[in-house]
Amino acid sequence: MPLNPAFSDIVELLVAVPDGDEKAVAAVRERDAQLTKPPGSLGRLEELVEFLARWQHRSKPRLDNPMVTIFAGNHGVTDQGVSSFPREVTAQMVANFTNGGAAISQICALHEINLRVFELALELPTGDITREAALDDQMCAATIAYGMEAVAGKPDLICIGEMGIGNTTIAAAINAALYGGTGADWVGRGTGVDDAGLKRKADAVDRALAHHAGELDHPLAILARLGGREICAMLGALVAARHQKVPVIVDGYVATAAAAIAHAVNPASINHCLFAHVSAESAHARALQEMGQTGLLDLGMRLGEGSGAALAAVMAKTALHLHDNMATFESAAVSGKSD
Ligand SMILES: O=C(O)c1ccc[n+]([C@@H]2O[C@H](COP(=O)([O-])O)[C@@H](O)[C@H]2O)c1
Ligand SMILES: Cc1cc2nc[nH]c2cc1C
Repeated sequence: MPLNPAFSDIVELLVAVPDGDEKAVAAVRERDAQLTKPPGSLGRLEELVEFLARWQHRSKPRLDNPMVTIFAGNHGVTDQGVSSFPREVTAQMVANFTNGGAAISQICALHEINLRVFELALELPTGDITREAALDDQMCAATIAYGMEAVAGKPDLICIGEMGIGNTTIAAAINAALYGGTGADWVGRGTGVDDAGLKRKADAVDRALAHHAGELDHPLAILARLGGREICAMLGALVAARHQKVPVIVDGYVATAAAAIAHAVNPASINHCLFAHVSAESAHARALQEMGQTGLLDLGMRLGEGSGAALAAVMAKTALHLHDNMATFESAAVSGKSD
């Protein structure tokens, strides 16, 4: 099927992505070489500073305004008994995020990271993907455009997270459509379903793939048929960030599915994304592998709500603080490498 023209703008934005700033990276490397440590000894912390420089296009990267965004949506597929929590928890947790009681609220408060929550028509769950499209193409495109607003506050780093009861089934369906395999290959326990729940999830994905067979021939068609509002909005935020010179940290299994849509349109479109962690959701490692990515952290977390991404941002803040504030061999009168 030809791609709906509603998607022309987003395809263009994903294809015409700006390159990173290698001059800025070279400047960071030059300073790093002068710091009082053996070369390379800060491992991926050194890469984090280069990542910020490359995608902020700044030889002196900043983290004055890091931001965690949580996109929240509800899913018709919860009618299939795919989650261990009821759908109303999505709205209840949104209130908890803003009232300061959620894990992400406390991570952000402790580490001085801004938190913004985007509620996406929670009273209007998407269509149940086992029997209808999640969203029509227009609504999918409009929600992608809405997600682009997330970078309007000019963050210098954006962490992309989500909340949505049922959405690990949605992420599994997207992965199965993009990469092949059956539901069983891509589902995990999400919020903690038992074996029967896991089987219902795998069946729901298989039925969704069968129902929409023949209509899954473009990543954005997959997003509309099998996705969700928060996945669309995360895709919009991710691509807008690239064009606004904002590096992105992607949270867990569900947020990775939004990046997978971008990657399937143009692999280079996610070069400005760092994958925060390997979630305990069982198929996350494979989803990362499909894109040639690895997670920065591996803490056995499976919370979502941007929590893994926020902790990766804490690592980035630490890395930049060291880069900016460590002494040089010269200033501290420490002898340099002798061989
Ligand atoms: O992103 C992850 O790695 C992840 C893994 C397991 C659960 N979650 C969160 O749990 C919710 C979805 O789980 P479920 O069981 O309702 O599909 C949703 O709010 C996600 O943020 C998130
Ligand atoms: C309580 C709860 C908190 C969450 N945060 C992200 N997803 C979640 C799912 C549940 C059920």
